[in-house]
Amino acid sequence: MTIIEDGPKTKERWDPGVQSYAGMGYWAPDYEPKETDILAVFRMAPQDGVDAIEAAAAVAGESSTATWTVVWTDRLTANSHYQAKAYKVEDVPGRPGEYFAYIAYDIDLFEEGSIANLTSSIIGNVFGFKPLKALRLEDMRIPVAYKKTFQGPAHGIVMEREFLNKYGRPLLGATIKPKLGLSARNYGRVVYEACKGGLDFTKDDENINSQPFMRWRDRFLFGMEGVNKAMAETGEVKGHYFNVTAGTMEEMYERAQFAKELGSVIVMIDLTIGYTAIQSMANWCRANGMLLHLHRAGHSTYTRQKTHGVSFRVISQWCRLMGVDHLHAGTVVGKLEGDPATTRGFYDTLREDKVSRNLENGIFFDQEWASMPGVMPVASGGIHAGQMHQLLDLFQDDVILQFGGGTIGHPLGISAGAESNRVALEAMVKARNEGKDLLREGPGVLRDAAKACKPLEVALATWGDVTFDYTSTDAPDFVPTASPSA
Ligand SMILES: O=C(COP(=O)(O)O)[C@H](O)[C@H](O)COP(=O)(O)O
Ligand SMILES: [Mg+2]
Repeated sequence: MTIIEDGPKTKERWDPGVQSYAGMGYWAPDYEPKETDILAVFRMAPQDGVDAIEAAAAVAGESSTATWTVVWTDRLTANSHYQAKAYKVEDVPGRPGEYFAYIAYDIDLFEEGSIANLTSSIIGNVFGFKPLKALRLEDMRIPVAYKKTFQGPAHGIVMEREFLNKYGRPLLGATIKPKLGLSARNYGRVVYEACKGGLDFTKDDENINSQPFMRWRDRFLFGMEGVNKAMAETGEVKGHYFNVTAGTMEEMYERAQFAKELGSVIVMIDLTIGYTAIQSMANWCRANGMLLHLHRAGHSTYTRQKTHGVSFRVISQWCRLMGVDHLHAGTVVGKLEGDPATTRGFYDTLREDKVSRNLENGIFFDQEWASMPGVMPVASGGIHAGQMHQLLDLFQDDVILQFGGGTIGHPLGISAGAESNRVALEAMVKARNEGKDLLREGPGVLRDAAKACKPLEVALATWGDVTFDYTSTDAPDFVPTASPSA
């Protein structure tokens, strides 16, 4: 990989007028990042004729202290301390005209415990900068010193299992379908059937809030009735993620409070509510002993295209800091975008305490989480019982597998759909624990389990051949062998 070393130098730093960003000090190839620096790597596509180093310096400048011309007030500050420093620019392998720019930001540039503040700098203005055709925030290294200013997950993976008293297997859930239009009583029936049939959770869909066909209070009442009946019949802890997403914080707090009063163990929010609202809800959940599920509604508008936007790797880091307990992170095999290597990078970011630089999975930096609890990733979107061996092989135990259509569309009914998923999962966990090769022997394990379980037999006959094989959009641009620049 080419490392580009020289940038344009024009005039003296303090000459008035327009100066190159590199010349203003935002390009610092000799800079050694400090342990406390916040590091970012951006993929840049500069306009034709724009030098890659000047572009990197401009991104560093405009995401920290700079404006388009020299300002004398810089001299009233510890200017070089507050300047972000672009310290390395590399070609993107196999993508002519694209470059990775590495930038270091001093920790003093950021308010403690505020993703709103962090993002207003790092992605505040630069994505509309005219000299760039496109820009993508690929990854960040958030130092422990800054991580420690965040609450982190309201409870996290370990506490969730302790609340539920469920161990040694993925959790199972389902999104209630159809997404919109059910009345509250019918909705509660679906919750009951799915939980009774063997799921641990059901959930509201991202766009179920409080519409005229079903107001939130009615949904919560009938939904919780379904949960309670299923718990009484099965003797297991069950839940329904009540989506408290609303137009104001006051409304969200009111809805969450009501869910708690009804005995729910969990509430849900959508990513669309914004970072500050997510942090507030995470604080509320920790104070009130409630789990917090986050649906990443809207993320693909800016995470999917590799040339422009923010990678979901970075959103995953921010969500862990903000303090959610669950986050949708992709299925690989289901209906929505999910490159295997890229998705593995998301799961590692959410679950692991130490994540090593791994360019093949899109991880550009070593990450240290300093024992901050893990976020339970949620695999959801077009998955079914026939993929159980692949899902367990991909994600192991600490994951929630959510089958919406794959439960509620079962020809023998919702409860049978839930049963087919639970039986498929338990058969697969047993096979894994006995040392079977899931990918090779998994289909046979499912077929054997189906001999004693009619719902699973029907599920496999209905969906067993359904696959979503399309080319990944968001795949890392690194060949499987390690990059020489590592
Ligand atoms: O409603 C569903 C899935 O329904 P079904 O199980 O019927 O396909 C969720 O909104 C998607 O999982 C979101 O995608 P992601 O999890 O990738 O954010
Ligand atoms: Mg949905």
